[in-house]
Amino acid sequence: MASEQQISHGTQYESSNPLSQSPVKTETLTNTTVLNQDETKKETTEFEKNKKRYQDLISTFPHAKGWRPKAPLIGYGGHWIIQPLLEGCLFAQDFFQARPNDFFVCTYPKSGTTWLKALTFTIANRSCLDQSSNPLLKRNPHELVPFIEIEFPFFPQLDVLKNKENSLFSTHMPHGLLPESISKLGCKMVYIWRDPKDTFISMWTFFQKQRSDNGPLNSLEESFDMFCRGFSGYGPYLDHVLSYWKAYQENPNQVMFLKYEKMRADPLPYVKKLAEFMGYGFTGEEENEGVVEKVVNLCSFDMLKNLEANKGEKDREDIPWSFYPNSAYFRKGNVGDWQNYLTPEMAARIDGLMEDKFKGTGLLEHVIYT
Ligand SMILES: Nc1ncnc2c1ncn2[C@@H]1O[C@H](COP(=O)(O)OS(=O)(=O)O)[C@@H](OP(=O)(O)O)[C@H]1O
Repeated sequence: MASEQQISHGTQYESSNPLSQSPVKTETLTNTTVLNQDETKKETTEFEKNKKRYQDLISTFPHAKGWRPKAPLIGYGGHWIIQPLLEGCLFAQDFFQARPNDFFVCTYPKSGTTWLKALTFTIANRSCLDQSSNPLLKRNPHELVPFIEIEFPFFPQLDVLKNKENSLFSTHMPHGLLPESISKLGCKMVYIWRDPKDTFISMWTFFQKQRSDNGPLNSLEESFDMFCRGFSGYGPYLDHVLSYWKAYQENPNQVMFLKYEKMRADPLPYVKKLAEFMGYGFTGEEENEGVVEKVVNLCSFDMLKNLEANKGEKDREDIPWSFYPNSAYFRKGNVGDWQNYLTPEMAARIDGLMEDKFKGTGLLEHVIYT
């Protein structure tokens, strides 16, 4: 059942499927519906204790130069992750307890996370599709589908994760680092990947908008070289993609695997398939009434980018202090924007790496949903 707070904000949910009860972040959620003040204090202390434990552990892991001088990349489980997010990953591995009906949006950063969050949330909550109270019209999609690897300064996010009514989550963790309960319980997940050239450009330009105390961002050339050598947040990127591709091949009923460029060219069949996969298939009647098109349009880049909630310097409301304005999550949404930044030699380098890495995996010929 939706909490009173959600109802008081005019949000309606379908009640037949647990995913439809994803929480809507409200001003009051930071006060938490889940914990009273004493409990919150206890949790915060526990949280701080773990933070120290993780920091001690992380100091023993390999460190490499990052994209900013004061943000080294730290090696863990075959991937490179920056300190606050790695602390969040360790925390999630220790404490995140999935339930069988939980659904996960899994991505490498800058490859379609925001779009998939909007789509999964809208599919699961489409009873309020046409209403002005629709949460997607008021909130950044990141506020509606919480990351499980919360960053330690952002304690209020913990409340969102603890909200028993929520079953929609997201993560940037590679498949091999996911909290054990997710695979053990056979939770479903959707993964999207994107041309590494556009992913890189999207990431580098995103970091340019970051409010950071970690020193100046590396040049495009140096960052690109590092990205190609696997040194990027949650990198190597190609290994990240492969981790979910393998999981998909081993268990296609558990993992849905999408490609940004294909969805961008023709989102409709993918959105239909995604809804079916989530257990929210569109009925014939809904299809006749154009509901699929409505979902696609509501979650489209142009629609989301132009919403007041996602414009200008406005910050996300689910975290007390944000590194990015909401508008940073909606840059161009184009396929092939890399051509405005990378030389043909740079493009050939990363294309070659991708072909070598993915050769024989079937990934490059990956299924089209029609
Ligand atoms: N609705 C929708 N449809 C299509 N594309 C979209 C949408 N929303 C965001 N974007 C584009 O996705 C890029 C950001 O990637 P992520 O959402 O994965 O970023 S993040 O990891 O959540 O920070 C980033 O791509 P670039 O424009 O190339 O930088 C966004 O513009």
